[in-house]
Amino acid sequence: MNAPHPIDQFKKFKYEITRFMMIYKFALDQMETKIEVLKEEFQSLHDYSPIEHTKSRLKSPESIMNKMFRKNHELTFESIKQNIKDIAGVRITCSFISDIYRIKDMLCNQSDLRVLEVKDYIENPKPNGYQSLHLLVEVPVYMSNGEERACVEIQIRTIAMDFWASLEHKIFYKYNKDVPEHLTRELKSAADSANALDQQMERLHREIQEIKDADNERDEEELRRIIINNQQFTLPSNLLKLLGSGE
Ligand SMILES: Nc1nc2c(ncn2[C@@H]2O[C@H](COP(=O)(O)OP(=O)(O)OP(=O)(O)O)[C@@H](O)[C@H]2O)c(=O)[nH]1
Ligand SMILES: Nc1ncnc2c1ncn2[C@@H]1O[C@H](COP(=O)(O)OP(=O)(O)OP(=O)(O)O)[C@@H](O)[C@H]1O
Repeated sequence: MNAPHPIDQFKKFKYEITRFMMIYKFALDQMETKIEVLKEEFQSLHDYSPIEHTKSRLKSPESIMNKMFRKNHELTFESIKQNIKDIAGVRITCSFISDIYRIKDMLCNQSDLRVLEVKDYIENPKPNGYQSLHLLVEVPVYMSNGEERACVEIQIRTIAMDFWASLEHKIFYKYNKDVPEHLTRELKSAADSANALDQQMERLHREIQEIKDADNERDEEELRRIIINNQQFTLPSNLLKLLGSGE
């Protein structure tokens, strides 16, 4: 039998790589929609969103190949799928550490997502000071010829953690991964300061939340008190809720 013509071989490869990358793109689109739904729901119902902003990226084929060579893996689609888990990635930035865990729980409870791994670099920071919560989740993608599953890497961090990580990333690449000792020390100290700021903001956030809750409770008490014929009555709180909902 004749070997396939080089042009046919090229066409086949082009089709395969396009389909391979599309699956990750659709998985990423779905994750973005899920995150947007959570964000909008919070914003309209609670007048507050635990999500400050998100950034997503599809790893370029060049970056995938570099990583495969760096890690000495065989260059096949199956091997890429098994070994590179961050082809589709989303980064969620929050104001407070407690928001990170809230978002993690909300995502992990979605039944169509399969959580493959949780790496908690907040509880256990990396030796250089890196902090973030990483989730690897598998998302179902329905293509014309059946279901595929693609992995998405979700990095959840505070603004301070993100600020630190982006500077560290720049320094790491500027020095071609061989960062001078004094900069490594300074970066670790900056990570400690970022963490101290996060802890302080968390305490303030909790205090403000407690004041808000107490105010709401007081307002509700006021609303429940009614006066009929010079006599004061207190409505049960479930009745007040029912009246408030207009049911
Ligand atoms: N700036 C910065 N980013 C980091 C650091 N460690 C991890 N990350 C980010 O998190 C991603 C995944 O890191 P890990 O969860 O530790 O996974 P890993 O398997 O050890 O790393 P990879 O093989 O690079 O994917 C990286 O690709 C970076 O985007 C760090 O020390 N500094
Ligand atoms: N999960 C993610 N979500 C959003 N952006 C990401 C995510 N992971 C990496 N990035 C960003 O994408 C850009 C390009 O990343 P690229 O895929 O080339 O390499 P990398 O993921 O940083 O490193 P590696 O190749 O070692 O995995 C970088 O700015 C990086 O910070």
